[in-house]
Amino acid sequence: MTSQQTTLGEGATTAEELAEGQREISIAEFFEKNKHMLGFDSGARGLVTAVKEAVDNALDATEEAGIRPDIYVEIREVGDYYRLVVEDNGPGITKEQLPKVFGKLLYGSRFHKREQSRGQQGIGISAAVLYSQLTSGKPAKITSRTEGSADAEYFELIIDTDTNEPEIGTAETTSWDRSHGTRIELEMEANMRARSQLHDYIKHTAVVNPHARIELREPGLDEPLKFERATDQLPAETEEIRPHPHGVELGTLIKMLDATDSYSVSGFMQEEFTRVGKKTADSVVDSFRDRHFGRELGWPARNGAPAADVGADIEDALREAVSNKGADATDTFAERVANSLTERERTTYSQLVEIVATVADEVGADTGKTFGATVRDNAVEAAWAELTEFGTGGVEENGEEADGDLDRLTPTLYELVDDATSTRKDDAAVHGLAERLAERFVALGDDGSNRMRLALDDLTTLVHEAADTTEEYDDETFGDTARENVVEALWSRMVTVPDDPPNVTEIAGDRDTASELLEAMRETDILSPPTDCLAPITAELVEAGLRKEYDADFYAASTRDAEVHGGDPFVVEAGIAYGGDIPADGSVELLRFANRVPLVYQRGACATTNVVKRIGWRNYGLDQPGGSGMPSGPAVISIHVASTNVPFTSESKDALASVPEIEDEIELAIREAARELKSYLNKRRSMAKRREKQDVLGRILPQMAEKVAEVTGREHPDIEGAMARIMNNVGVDRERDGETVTLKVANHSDRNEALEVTEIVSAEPEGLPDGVEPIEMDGEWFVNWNPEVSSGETVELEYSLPTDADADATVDGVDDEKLTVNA
Ligand SMILES: Nc1ncnc2c1ncn2[C@@H]1O[C@H](COP(=O)(O)OP(=O)(O)OP(=O)(O)O)[C@@H](O)[C@H]1O
Repeated sequence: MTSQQTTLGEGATTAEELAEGQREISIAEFFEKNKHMLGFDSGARGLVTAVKEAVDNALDATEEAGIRPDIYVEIREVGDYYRLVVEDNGPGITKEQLPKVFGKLLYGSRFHKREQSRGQQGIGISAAVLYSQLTSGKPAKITSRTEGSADAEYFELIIDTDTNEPEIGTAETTSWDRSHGTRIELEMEANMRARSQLHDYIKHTAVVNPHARIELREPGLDEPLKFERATDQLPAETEEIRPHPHGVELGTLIKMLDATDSYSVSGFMQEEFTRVGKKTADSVVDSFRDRHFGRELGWPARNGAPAADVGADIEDALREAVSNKGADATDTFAERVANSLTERERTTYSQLVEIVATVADEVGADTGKTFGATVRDNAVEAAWAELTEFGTGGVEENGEEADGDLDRLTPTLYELVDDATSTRKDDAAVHGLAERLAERFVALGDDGSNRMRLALDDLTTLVHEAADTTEEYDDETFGDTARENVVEALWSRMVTVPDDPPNVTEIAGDRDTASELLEAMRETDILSPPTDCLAPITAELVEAGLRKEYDADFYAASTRDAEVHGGDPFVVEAGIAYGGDIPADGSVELLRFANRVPLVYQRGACATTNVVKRIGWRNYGLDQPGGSGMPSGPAVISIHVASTNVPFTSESKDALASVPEIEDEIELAIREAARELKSYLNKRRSMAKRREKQDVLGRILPQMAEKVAEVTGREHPDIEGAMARIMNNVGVDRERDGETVTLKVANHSDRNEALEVTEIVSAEPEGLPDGVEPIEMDGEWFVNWNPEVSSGETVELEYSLPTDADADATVDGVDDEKLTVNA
């Protein structure tokens, strides 16, 4: 012990003593202590959560089986406890699975699926069972009958919290009047303080599941609450999808690599992921190669020197490297390789290997000489040495003796650095940086393997070193942007190597390599995942759901296109109902849904609430005290997020986590519906103004006519039609001349109108034009015209009627406020 360490005081616990108290905690024990995490924090809330878990499961199960859901929920007081019964007409659960489904936490069919469903974790219903047994000490009683089986299975069970396994008390066969389905009965300590949340949950479930029939009986209700089906159409069937390459984490990737049957990365990518075909797999593999092997910098063959001179040197070097092939074959080979190289601007080592191989094959075929592996290797080494001029110093460049490799590389790099940095940089400093980069590249070959091969990280370090030194000596600064640009320019000039990438087993066995693959997957552009794994409600049904439950004056809804968050597709839908019976005081009501499940708790912590609050609602015609926060007024806003993986803030699935991609879409969906609200409210406002004006005119015009007659001593001027003209309305006036009736439809507005004019008359009308047939009903005749009246025009509708018959016209197709009917 060093002098710095203090001695353990008397009575202090030793590690050994601590060890005695350390033991594994079972998942059931953990949740027993942390009930709130699963939404069972109190008796009031526990009951709502248990209903929610059982009803969500019932809806999931029936939909999966293509059955229209018929769900019965009953809450009853029994002594000190409440008994909850939830029954569904789903496919039932097999005898083997049933105990685990209800008696084991984290057991379910949805956790591993990438498909939209209400359940995700395999914890909901077993948590309800756990809560019930902890508070009442009673087992869960479950009845289930699968389709086609003669009897139902009945189980009474609890969860053994030490082992997280079901402990079965009773297991027997029983009869049940439902032909298939599941019934769960739980007793628990509870109260009905959360009645309004319970009703909201059931009511809102009916809003977003118009295909379901739900009945709720509870002690406070004289009559059960019944929600009938609004449509027979089940939600669109969803398809399970494979993971998207942009959404997996390293651990998952390694697990997938271990489990796959594929050998190559390309096969693995195409087999195991969605949206990856051959082309995308190739891009991922290339990007993986760059990360795993680095890229190669190409070497300029000429750099201003006459091609013939350089070519001659390379040819000489190649002739020396090739032996025993005869002069002709050797010359042709050397000449063709040299030509290829001098024609190219730059050549990487791997490209040289490729060129030598191609030429060797061609010359071999032409001359009958075999250029084997050793010859090829020698040729590559000789040509590469000549090309890069190691140690040889001396190609003729513009007639001057060149100074070897550095001089060859520097001009190319200078050009590149000059392009990549700002024009204000001192030329000598740019040259200095190019030279230092060249030095470092050349130094890569000091170990004899100079292939100009470098990983992106190493390239970045190299650029920083060269830039630091240049700053020191040349009194010029190279900031972060300039450095990044240089790295970027060099990296994009460098070439992906053709080496075979490691296979799946090798990658799975090495974390760093797997991480390189993951990076490559994330960097590659890949189509968004398909959306047939999602079943949005659709704008039409969002609106229908609101209509069903809210008596409002106006409804609007929107469904956005699918987007992706963390590799999982999602769709956002929004709806707004306004006016009518919706209470006008206080904040608007916000309905939140995730995969068709209403969220009733933690509104303040939910991303949907945050987004609603950050919208400037005054722009859309709603009040918003202080200009931000929840808008107020007679409105209901509903938001639905559907995803293969809904990000919740906790396991109790009460609130959506704040994921920027999802929040953006929520905002766009709300704004789409809000724009419609705005134009409705604008129109309503202008109509109200119009009505006011017409009221005033209606009072003033007769008085004015009277005054005019009085002053001029003439007859009352005709004010009929004046109102319509002043208001730019459509005016309908009746004239009767003997038996002839004329309806004059005058359009004073600035747009063409298509109208529907209906006359109801007390005698049979005659002289109607062809195509206008009167319909008799109970001694009255209905005559219908559909005139189209252009702006500024008048149309006359004429027919005959006995003089003593009554007639009354109604006009549709134009807002009441824009219509003046004197008929
Ligand atoms: N009423 C039911 N009919 C048929 N199968 C059911 C029913 N209830 C539950 N299951 C099956 O039991 C599994 C476990 O249900 P549980 O509620 O524990 O989890 P979950 O619904 O998958 O996920 P979550 O924990 O997110 O609710 C489900 O995945 C489903 O396969």
